[in-house]
Amino acid sequence: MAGAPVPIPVADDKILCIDDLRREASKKLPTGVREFYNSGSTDQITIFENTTAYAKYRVRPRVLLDVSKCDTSTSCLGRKVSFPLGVSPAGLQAMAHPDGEVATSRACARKGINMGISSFANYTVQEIRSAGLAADPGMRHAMQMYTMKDRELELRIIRQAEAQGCTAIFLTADSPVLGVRYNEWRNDFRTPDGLGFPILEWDSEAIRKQSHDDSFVSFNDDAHNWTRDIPWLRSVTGMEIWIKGVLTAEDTLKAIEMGCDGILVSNHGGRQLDGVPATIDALPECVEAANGRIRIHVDGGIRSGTDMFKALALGAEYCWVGRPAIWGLAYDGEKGVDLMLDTFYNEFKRCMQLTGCNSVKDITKACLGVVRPYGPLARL
Ligand SMILES: Cc1cc2nc3c(=O)[nH]c(=O)nc-3n(C[C@H](O)[C@H](O)[C@H](O)COP(=O)(O)O)c2cc1C
Ligand SMILES: CCCCC(=O)C(=O)O
Repeated sequence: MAGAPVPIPVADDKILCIDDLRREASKKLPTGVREFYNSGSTDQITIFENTTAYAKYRVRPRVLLDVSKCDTSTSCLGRKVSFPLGVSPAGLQAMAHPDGEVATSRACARKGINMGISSFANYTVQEIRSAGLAADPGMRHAMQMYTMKDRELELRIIRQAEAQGCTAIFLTADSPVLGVRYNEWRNDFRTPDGLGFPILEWDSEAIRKQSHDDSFVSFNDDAHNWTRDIPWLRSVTGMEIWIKGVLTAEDTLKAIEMGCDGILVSNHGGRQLDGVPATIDALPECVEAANGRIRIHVDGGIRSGTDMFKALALGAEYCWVGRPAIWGLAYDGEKGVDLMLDTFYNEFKRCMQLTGCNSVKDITKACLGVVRPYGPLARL
């Protein structure tokens, strides 16, 4: 029948939303692994706020508009993507499912979106890249890096990323030392024997020592700084340089001054410094300071297509998610990541249509409001 609505397929009767995926995936994981993935640092304030802060915003829909040709596509890292979502660089994915980052890469490629590769991946850059490229030759990967004490290793990682055709470096700037993660201490967390870290050239014993015993101090360079590290990166690579972990106007301006290509407004999923703001609350000051002079992406606590919509309305160009991909893997490997991405896609498209947006460019500040206690809806 002409004009009949196309039903959104329900791929799994247990998993209708990302919270279902979190719950079902979490049931499958042993305590230490589950808490390593799901927890934040110290008092869990930031991880809690990352998700809950979205709830204060209200969507301002326009009605009676033709949304039959709603187009969710946009661009990210220089290519067209099917919708504005990517998988953040999150390490140790093979602990959730043996196919780990390779499965995530394939699922992202099939969905027409990009992925970040963690330095703590359990597969090589080559394995992760080629799995994605086999499904979508245009797929882009960002290589996540730290400012490492071992500059030679840092350089080897950069050369691998370049050789495999990664587009960008996501320089994680929020981790001169590791956040205080009580769960790892309580559970005496250690990575399973035999699970290697080929990008860092480490085995599981080395990572246990680094993260558990000395909080990154002998690994990451706590003397890192803008004026030493950014020009050095520029001098050794032509890849784009993005700063991951920016939460303030001041650091947005610094990234612009240093000629970076973009910032990822991120608090590391609440795993580094607890008590910093939710990323959706830090985003507006970064957008305002940038005034269009630098690309801005966001991650942290995004759990629905409506959350994505809100982040875009507040000025982010693109959203990334960490834990949802891990839950997808733990739930059902590559199929679980597909399910996670389909859930976000369907929710995001539905939200665009229900607000009268036909393209990602239509998602602006005018699409949001805030409910203040005992007051009318306030325009932003
Ligand atoms: C298990 C796990 C491992 C992570 N590993 C890294 C990492 O190696 N490097 C990094 O910069 N961020 C890492 N992150 C942070 C993510 O890149 C991302 O910022 C965060 O997960 C986004 O928040 P969300 O999980 O609420 O979506 C990790 C996150 C998780 C949950
Ligand atoms: C030892 C830390 C591994 C990566 C990770 O958990 C993070 O960056 O949050």
